[in-house]
Amino acid sequence: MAKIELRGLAHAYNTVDGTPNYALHPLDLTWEDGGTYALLGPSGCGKSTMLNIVSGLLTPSEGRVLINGVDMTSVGAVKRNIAQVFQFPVVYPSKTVFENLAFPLRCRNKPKADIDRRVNEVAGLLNLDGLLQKSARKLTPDLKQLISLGRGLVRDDVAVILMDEPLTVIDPQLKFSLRRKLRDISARHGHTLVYVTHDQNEAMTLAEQVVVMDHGRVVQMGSPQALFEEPVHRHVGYFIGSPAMNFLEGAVDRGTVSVFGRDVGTLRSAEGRSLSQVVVGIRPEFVTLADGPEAGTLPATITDVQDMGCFAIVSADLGNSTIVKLRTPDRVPAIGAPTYLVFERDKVRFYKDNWLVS
Ligand SMILES: Nc1ncnc2c1ncn2[C@@H]1O[C@H](COP(=O)(O)OP(=O)(O)OP(=O)(O)O)[C@@H](O)[C@H]1O
Repeated sequence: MAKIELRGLAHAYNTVDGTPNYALHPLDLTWEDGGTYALLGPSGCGKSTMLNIVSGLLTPSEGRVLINGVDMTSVGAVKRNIAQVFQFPVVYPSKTVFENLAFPLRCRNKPKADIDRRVNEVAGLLNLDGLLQKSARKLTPDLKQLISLGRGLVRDDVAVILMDEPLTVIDPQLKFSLRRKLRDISARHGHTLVYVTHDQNEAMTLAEQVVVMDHGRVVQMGSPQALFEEPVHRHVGYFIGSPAMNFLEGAVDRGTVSVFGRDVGTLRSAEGRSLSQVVVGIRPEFVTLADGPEAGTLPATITDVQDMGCFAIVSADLGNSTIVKLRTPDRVPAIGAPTYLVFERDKVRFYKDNWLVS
């Protein structure tokens, strides 16, 4: 297994007036040996470009890829000792399921006993054990994709396993259990796993560290908890969490932050600072409803209630159509009713030019 380092890495497929038109802006990242990482971001943000550079399918226009400290930037895909699983199934239709799974091991002349052991192990993990002698041609697309996954997992001597949205064609029920299995398998075998997805749930349940990307830039790499509690950029607050983080205009006077003239929090650093305009960020989970106009509450009007069964997502208008969303397990007043909002003070975050100030 391997540690992957991306140093000054960038890629432009073309130039505009002689300037690189970056699909991936210059970045530095380290993926530790045995870690599970998700690359998360909307379509076109550069996830596949980064993955294909790591696998060697694409040569970066700038920077270096180090695998276990060795510069592999100009080494081709075959020699990088990497397994890659793509979005859609890649199987050999004329071979059986067993032969498909065995293929990466046969190519490396592994002993028959090792091949039998590993194929049976991986087939068991992916519930393919009853199908090993079936022809791959006859299987449904999601079973074919399980074979692709199995081929990615069958070698235990790969440096890293790269997966590019591999569960897209898989049935939602099975998807749920497969995420867990992928995590368990990679943990058990100590694989370094890098997983591309645009689905925050997939990223958060599968990876120890999530790399959040936007417009070709890495905006934050962190644990699911860190991304939830300390989004360093507004994009992370918006992209992680459901509903997304609330962002409101505010002002800072000597370290105290106000929204609509009400004190809602204190800057954790740079005490005493005054900023005429900041953006206040608060997760819906950290907003509650109060009965009356106590200190630190914000008057609002309820504009929408979505009953989710064991909790409700409530929208409340602070005035001028400034909507705050909150999640609450409690009974909610009717739409149109006046209410008061309380922000959990130590969960309030402040942003300037989209980046976290405190
Ligand atoms: N071969 C190419 N030539 C020119 N531009 C490309 C090429 N491949 C990708 N791009 C552009 O580079 C940017 C990043 O694309 P990339 O496929 O890496 O994003 P992504 O996050 O993986 O998107 P998706 O989730 O849709 O696959 C996009 O603007 C895309 O149009």
